[in-house]
Amino acid sequence: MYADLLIHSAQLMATLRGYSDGPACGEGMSEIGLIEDGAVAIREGKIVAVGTTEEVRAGGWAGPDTRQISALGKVVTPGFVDPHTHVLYAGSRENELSLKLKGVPYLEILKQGGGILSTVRSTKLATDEEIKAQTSRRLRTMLSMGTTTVEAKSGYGLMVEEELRALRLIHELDGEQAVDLVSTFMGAHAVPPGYSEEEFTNYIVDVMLPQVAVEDLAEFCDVFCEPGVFSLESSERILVKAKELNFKLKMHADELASAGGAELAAKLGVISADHLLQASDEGIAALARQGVIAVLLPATSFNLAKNSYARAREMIRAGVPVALATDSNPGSSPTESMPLVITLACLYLRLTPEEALAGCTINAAHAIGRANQVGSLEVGKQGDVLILDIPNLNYLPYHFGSNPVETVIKRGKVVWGD
Ligand SMILES: N=CN[C@@H](CCC(=O)O)C(=O)O
Ligand SMILES: [Zn+2]
Repeated sequence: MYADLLIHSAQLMATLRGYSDGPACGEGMSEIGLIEDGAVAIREGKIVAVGTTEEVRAGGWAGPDTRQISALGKVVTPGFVDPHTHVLYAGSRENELSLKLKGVPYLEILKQGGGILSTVRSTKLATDEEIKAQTSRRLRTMLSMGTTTVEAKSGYGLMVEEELRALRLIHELDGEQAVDLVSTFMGAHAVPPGYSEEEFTNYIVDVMLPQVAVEDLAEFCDVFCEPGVFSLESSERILVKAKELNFKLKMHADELASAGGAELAAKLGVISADHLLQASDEGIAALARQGVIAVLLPATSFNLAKNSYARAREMIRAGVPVALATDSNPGSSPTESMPLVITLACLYLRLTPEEALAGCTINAAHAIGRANQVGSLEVGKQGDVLILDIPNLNYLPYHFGSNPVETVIKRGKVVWGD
């Protein structure tokens, strides 16, 4: 039995092995299974051998039809997993830049009917084909920068038919392009005009969640828990109902104000709590106790230009598993780039390159319930592999603003690069 693909002679291969049953935390985030002169063999889309080039060659995986790629002088990693995006939408919001530069706060723009509500309008006006074409372009950009699995939230529909449409489009796109998508229902993204927070929470609980569940369109349910958007009480009602309906849970928590979001996330046993810029000490301790993954979004902090970042070092010290994501969306983080997120995570969250890599591979996979399939280079996992044209790991955050990704392999097939 020969492999279909053999990548060999990597200067350095980061396998992220050993964390498929639970995310890396504490010092584990620095122990990322490095192999010098590494090789990985893939057959029928799955990894069949990982080790040094000598070990993998000795396994007899290279046959006459095996495609062989040399990664000499380069770094090989698992495909990046982006565990928090709002990638499905139509339109853009560069018109809000001048408001932002004048210092108008993000939630004030939303209150004036802009922000998320502006994207709700442009998405509603677009046809399915337009939304899919714009989203596919973004997914292609993500792929070109090494992202092979993406979590995608609804939340620019708000009304039930529009939310169901968004989730159906996510499912269609999942089958139509190379990046794997994991869907999250986020009807609780903003309160639309004409509703009070309580009325809209009732609508989500009584109308939207049951329909999304019946159509089996989303694996996760997420809520923008933030004073002025969805309170702790509304968020809890929505997430408790979602749990009853067998959704796995996520939360946007403590992004703009410290308001007990992390504590609620721990109480509800969510898989991940995201943003967390303003998480309290007690909130961080509670996340650690419950094993909740902190999905940190440094590109959002950067783009909101408030010079305020999540306290990642405290989180890691407390034992909270940390993952990283782009938060790709048209307002607070209009980017598709995981390499940029890695640079920002190192410079402003003070992660080491090893920790950042754990954050956007295996821990990100845990944050979306896919650690049994992706996030590490281990036998039996999906053959999602990157060849980075960099000589060592420090180079990854160091050379920012350019794309380090030379080749992207998805399920054993080259989908980007040579
Ligand atoms: N914070 C709420 N939602 C998104 C922003 C979405 C938007 O601005 O369109 C976020 O995670 O940053
Ligand atoms: Zn978000």
